[in-house]
Amino acid sequence: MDSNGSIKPSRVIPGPTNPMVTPLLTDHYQFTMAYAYWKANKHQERAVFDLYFRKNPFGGEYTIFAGLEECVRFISNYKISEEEIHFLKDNLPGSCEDGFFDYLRGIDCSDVEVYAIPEGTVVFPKVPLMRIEGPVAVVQLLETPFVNLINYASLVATNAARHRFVAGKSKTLLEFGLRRAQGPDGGVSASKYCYIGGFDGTSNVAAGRLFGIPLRGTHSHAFVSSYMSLGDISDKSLLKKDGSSTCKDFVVLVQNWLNKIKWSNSLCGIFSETNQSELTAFISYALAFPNNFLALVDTYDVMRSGIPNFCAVALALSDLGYKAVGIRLDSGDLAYLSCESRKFFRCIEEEFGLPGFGKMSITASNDLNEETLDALNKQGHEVDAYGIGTYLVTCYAQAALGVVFKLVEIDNHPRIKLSEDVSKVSIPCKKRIYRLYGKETYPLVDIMTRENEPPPKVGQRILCRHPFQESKRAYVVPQHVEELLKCYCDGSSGKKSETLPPLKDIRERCIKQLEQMRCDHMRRLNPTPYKVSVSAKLYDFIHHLWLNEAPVGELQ
Ligand SMILES: Nc1ncnc2c1ncn2[C@@H]1O[C@H](COP(=O)(O)OP(=O)(O)OP(=O)(O)O)[C@@H](O)[C@H]1O
Ligand SMILES: O=P(O)(O)OC[C@H]1O[C@H](OP(=O)(O)OP(=O)(O)O)[C@H](O)[C@@H]1O
Ligand SMILES: O=C(O)c1cccnc1
Ligand SMILES: [Mg+2]
Repeated sequence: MDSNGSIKPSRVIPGPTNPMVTPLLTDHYQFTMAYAYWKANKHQERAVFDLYFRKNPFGGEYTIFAGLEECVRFISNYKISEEEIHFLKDNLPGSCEDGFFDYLRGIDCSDVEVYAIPEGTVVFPKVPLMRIEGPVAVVQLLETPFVNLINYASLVATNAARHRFVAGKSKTLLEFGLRRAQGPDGGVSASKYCYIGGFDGTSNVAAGRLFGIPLRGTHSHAFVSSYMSLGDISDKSLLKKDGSSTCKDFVVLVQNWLNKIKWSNSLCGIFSETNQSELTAFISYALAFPNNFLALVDTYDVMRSGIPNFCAVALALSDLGYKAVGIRLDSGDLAYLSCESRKFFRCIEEEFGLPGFGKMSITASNDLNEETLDALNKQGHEVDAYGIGTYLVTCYAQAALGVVFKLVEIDNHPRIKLSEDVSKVSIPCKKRIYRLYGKETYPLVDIMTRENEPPPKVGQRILCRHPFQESKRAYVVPQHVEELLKCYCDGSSGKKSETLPPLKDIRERCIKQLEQMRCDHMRRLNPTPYKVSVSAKLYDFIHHLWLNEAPVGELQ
C-alpha cells in the first residue's frame, strides 16, 4: 500500500476477501470445456470475453459497477492446489488424460489481461464492464467466479445508491441487514457494496474490521424490556464530563427531570406515568455510554413513555456536561412520530433554555425501502438517519442483475452470439469504450468502437449508432472524451496497470459519478434511458457478421 492506501501493482495483491473464492468456485462445465479445448489442442487460443449486463435493475436507468477488486484479487492469486487437482481427477470423467491435470497445475492467470471500467462507475446495459483476454480454456474457467463476484456487488451497490437518491444527501444511511442477508457472504458483501453505493455506516462488525467501514448502532427492544424496575440499577453514580465531581444518584436526577417535564407549561398533559422498566433501561444505557446516549423509544409507547423518558435522561446528562445523541423509532407511523418527537424536543429546548436540544438526532428503522422513504418525504418528516436492513441487502425488489460473459473474439476472429431476441445478440470484436460528454458537464452517450479505430476527439463530430436499430443514430461533438476500459491485469504484456484504490475512493467516485448524471436518467418514475451506441464501423461489422452467421431460412 502507498500512503493513500492504494495497492501498487508491483506489490503483492491479497487474495479474495472470501476464502471460498477458489478456482473450484466455478461451474463443472467450465472444467469439461477446458478439457475438450485441451484435448483438441485449442486451449491456448487467445480469446476475448466481455462481461456485461442487459438491463438496468429496479426499473431504473443506471447501475453501479462493483466487485472488480475481488476479481483482480482472485486472478492475481490463481492457483489450483494439489488437493483440488485430486478432487477434479475424481470428479471429471475417467477418460480425462493425466496431461490435462498437469496443464491445470500450471495455470496461474499471469497471461490473462483484464481491462475494466473503474469500480464505482455509473454504467449501462450492453457496455462491457470488463474485457478479459487470455488462453480460451483459462478465461472460460473464470466466467462463473467473475460473474458471481460482479452480479450481487453491482446489484446491491445500485440498490444502495437508489436508497441514497430518495433519502437525500443530508441524511445518514446505516446498513442494518446482516441478520437478514443471504448468508454470511451476502451480509459482508452487502456492507461493503452499500458503503460504495453511498451508505455512511454499517452495524456489521466483521465488515468494519475487513474494510474499515464506520461502525454504527443503537440498541434493541430486548435491551429495553430486559429491565424490570429502577431497583435493577446498583451503581447510580456518574462522573461529570469534566471530571470535576461525581453525581452520587443519577437516578434521582433523572426522576427530578421527568417530574419537571411532566408539569412544564408546554408539555403538561401529554403524558402521565411513563414505563419504569423503560426508564431503567435508558438510565442504565446512559450510565454505560454517557457520551453516546441514544435510546430506542418505541418499546411501549413513543409519545407517552419513550420520548419523555429519553428527555429526562438526556436532561440529567446535560446537567453533568454530556450531550445525548438522540432516539430511534422502529415502529408505527414514522413520519408522524418523528414530527411529534421533534416538537417535544423543541419544547424542551425552549422551556428549559437548552440550545441544540431541538436538533436531537432521530433515526428511523423498520422494513424501510425506496417506497417508504419516498412516502415519508412526501408526507414530511423529521428523520435524520435511516437504519435499513432486509429490503436493502436482499435486493427484495430484484433478485439478480443478469450479468453475462460472452466470447467476442477468438484468435483474432470476431464472434457473435445470435438470438431471436435482439437485445440478447452479443456485440462482437475486441472493443474500446468511450464516454462522451456534452456542453453541459454531464455524459451524453457511451460509444463502443473496434480496438484499432481512432478514438473520438474533442470538438470533432462523430456518428453514434444504436447497435441494432438502423434508424436510431445521432451526431455528437464531444466536449470531453473519457476512455472507460482501463488495464487492471497486464497479462505479462508489460502495459501499465491501474492500482486498486481504497474503498473510500471507490465510494467517492460513485457519489461524484451519480451527481454528474443528467437528472432525467435518475428519476424514479419513467426515467430516460442513457444512450449506448457503437461507431459506424462497428455497426457495419456487427451486421456483416450477423448476416454471415445466420442461416437463411426456407419457406415451404
Ligand atoms: N408514514 C409512513 N408512510 C408510509 N409507510 C410507513 C410510514 N411509517 C412507517 N411506514 C412503514 O409501514 C410499515 C409498518 O409496519 P407494520 O404494519 O408491521 O407496523 P409496525 O409499525 O411495525 O408495528 P409493530 O412493530 O407494532 O408490529 C413499515 O414497513 C414501515 O416502514
Ligand atoms: O427492518 P429492517 O429494514 O430489516 O432493519 C433492521 C431491523 O432489524 C431490527 O429488528 P428486527 O427486525 O430483528 O426485529 P423487530 O422487527 O421485531 O424490531 C431493527 O429493529 C430493524 O427493524
Ligand atoms: O444498531 C441497531 O440499532 C441495529 C442493528 C442491526 C439491526 N437492527 C438495528
Ligand atoms: Mg423489523
